[in-house]
Amino acid sequence: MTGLILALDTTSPEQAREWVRLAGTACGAVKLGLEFTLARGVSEAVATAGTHRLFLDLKLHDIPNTVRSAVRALAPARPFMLTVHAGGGAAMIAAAREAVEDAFEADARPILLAVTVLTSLDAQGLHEAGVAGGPRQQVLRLGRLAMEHGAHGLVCSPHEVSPLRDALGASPLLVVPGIRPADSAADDQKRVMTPAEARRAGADWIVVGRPITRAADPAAAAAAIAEELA
Ligand SMILES: O=C(O)c1cc(=O)[nH]c(=O)n1[C@@H]1O[C@H](COP(=O)(O)O)[C@@H](O)[C@H]1O
Repeated sequence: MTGLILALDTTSPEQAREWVRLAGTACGAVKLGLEFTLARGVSEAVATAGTHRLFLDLKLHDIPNTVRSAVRALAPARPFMLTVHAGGGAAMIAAAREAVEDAFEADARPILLAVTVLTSLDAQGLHEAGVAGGPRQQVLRLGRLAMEHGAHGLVCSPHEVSPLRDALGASPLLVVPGIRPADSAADDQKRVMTPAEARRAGADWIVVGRPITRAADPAAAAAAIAEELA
């Protein structure tokens, strides 16, 4: 069963609430990220998610001590999911996990996700950033590192779901953005697949923003994606 996470990429609580009202019933969680929390703060993110589970996507990436403290600071928000960048390294990921274990109540611990290689990067983008080998090789390298050092799951593109399953088995929770329904126009996302393809590959969750929030009818767009996942 693959769930749908709705990405609420806006600075406006009113806009975010409207998207949740229109499309929320099709979604198992909503995601608020840097754009929203820098403009409005974490408390407003919690309020905006309302009764939906909150994926707080802050993609933390800093020295271990700073990330540990940042994760601790999020305890009052009780998010359902949290992100750190796997590229921050073993000690940083372990520090984030320690903070999840020691700062959150046992029944409120978030799922700690490590972002592997952003879905907006292709082989050329990685090469320009000094990474040898393509996205698949890098995702496998970072995915293994993150899972060995305390992540509960990984964020990856749909193209790496099967290779990750082959390498790491069923246990990592795989959360997959870079989702574009078949008739979508090209944009900043590079490593994409349709919702049905991501489901078939073995994604636990897909993350979808603009194909729903920018659709003429967000409710219908969300329902169509949920149907594809069913
Ligand atoms: O961590 C993420 O959620 C994330 C990782 C990644 O590699 N790619 C990616 O697109 N995302 C997020 O997933 C969402 C995708 O939104 P759309 O491209 O509008 O569907 C955005 O909120 C991104 O911040």
